[in-house]
Amino acid sequence: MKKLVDSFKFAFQGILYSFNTQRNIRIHFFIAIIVLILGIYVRLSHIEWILLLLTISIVVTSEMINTSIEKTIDLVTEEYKILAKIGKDVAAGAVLISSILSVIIGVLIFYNKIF
Ligand SMILES: Nc1ncnc2c1ncn2[C@@H]1O[C@H](COP(=O)(O)OP(=O)(O)OP(=O)(O)O)[C@@H](O)[C@H]1O
Repeated sequence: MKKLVDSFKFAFQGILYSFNTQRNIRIHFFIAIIVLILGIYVRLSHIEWILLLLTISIVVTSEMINTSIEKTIDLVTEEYKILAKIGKDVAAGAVLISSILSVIIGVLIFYNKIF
């Protein structure tokens, strides 16, 4: 039981660290809250809520994995290494793809509700 509580505690420490140190994650959380409030306001359907929550979780998760990869690479080397660059750039690319697609999904969900 203590092991389970500890693993939750460490996971929350990871969430707090990401939130406190990564500006992009704070921006994503802020946008997610706005979108969730808007979702209540326009009365999204069951399936629209599922898609919206999935989209938010993919964006936040990709940001946090990106942070984790950046920190791990910084731990391994502080020198300029092409593999370090590839590792960080690919992780950043994943964040960019999920962010762009989340905007498209947001527009698809909300456009008809608002206009
Ligand atoms: N050790 C390294 N070797 C080669 N290129 C690196 C290295 N560290 C960083 N880079 C390059 O610099 C870019 C920015 O890296 P950095 O670690 O500053 O992350 P960041 O995108 O600024 O994120 P954050 O501001 O959240 O730390 C990387 O995407 C990569 O192209």
